[in-house]
Amino acid sequence: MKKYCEEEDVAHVPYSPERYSEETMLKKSKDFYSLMNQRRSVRFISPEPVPREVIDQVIHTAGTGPSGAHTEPWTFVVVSDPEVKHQIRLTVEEEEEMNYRQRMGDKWVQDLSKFRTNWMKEYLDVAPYLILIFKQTYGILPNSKKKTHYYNEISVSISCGILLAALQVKKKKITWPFEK
Ligand SMILES: NC(=O)C1=CN([C@@H]2O[C@H](COP(=O)(O)OP(=O)(O)OC[C@H]3O[C@@H](n4cnc5c(N)ncnc54)[C@H](OP(=O)(O)O)[C@@H]3O)[C@@H](O)[C@H]2O)C=CC1
Ligand SMILES: N[C@@H](Cc1ccc(O)c(Cl)c1)C(=O)O
Repeated sequence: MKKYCEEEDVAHVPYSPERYSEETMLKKSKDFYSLMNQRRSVRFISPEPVPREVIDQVIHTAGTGPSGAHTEPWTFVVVSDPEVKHQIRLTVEEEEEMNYRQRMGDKWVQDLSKFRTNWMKEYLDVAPYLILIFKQTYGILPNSKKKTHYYNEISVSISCGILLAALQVKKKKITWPFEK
């Protein structure tokens, strides 16, 4: 019986990570902390254009994340069309209004009151790009059978964290929060 192995003809590439002195490690870790400590969750987004290549590159970086059995169970979709962005905003706002009014409950809404968040997401029209992230709960093998994506939720979450880190290269805020 034929077994399906997507990478059976891939050549072995020896792993040879770069090594640093203790001094360099300390400097690099401080510099990285300093970069990451500048991250903020904001809801005012600049309409200033961002090169599409930068968006593609940060998504490549997100795709370096570890995943269950290296299944890479994520799909990143970049949206720039104003009409599509607006349709996404309307859909998200409809869901979020239901979240705030019915699903979240009084305590959660009360806990969020100091952040002054609500279901209105005008920044989804303003941001030059929206990055939609989809979790693939399973894949499809060439024989049409289902391929198990182990730990798909945590794999995608880790990838989102790496995406947020990669977005720190920007001059201005690109976009966070993600909308659920
Ligand atoms: N849409 C959604 O479903 C969700 C949205 N969110 C959004 O994400 C927000 C939380 O994200 P988070 O990134 O933790 O929040 P913040 O952007 O507030 O915090 C990020 C970092 O910035 C620091 N910081 C924040 N404000 C200041 C300030 N005035 N001076 C100095 N440092 C500051 C914090 O420091 P320190 O750690 O010292 O406080 C933290 O390290 C929520 O409020 C919500 O808006 C989160 C989850 C889900
Ligand atoms: N998703 C909603 C509600 C929300 C907002 C902020 C939060 O930190 C949390 Cl935990 C939830 C929204 O984005 O408005």
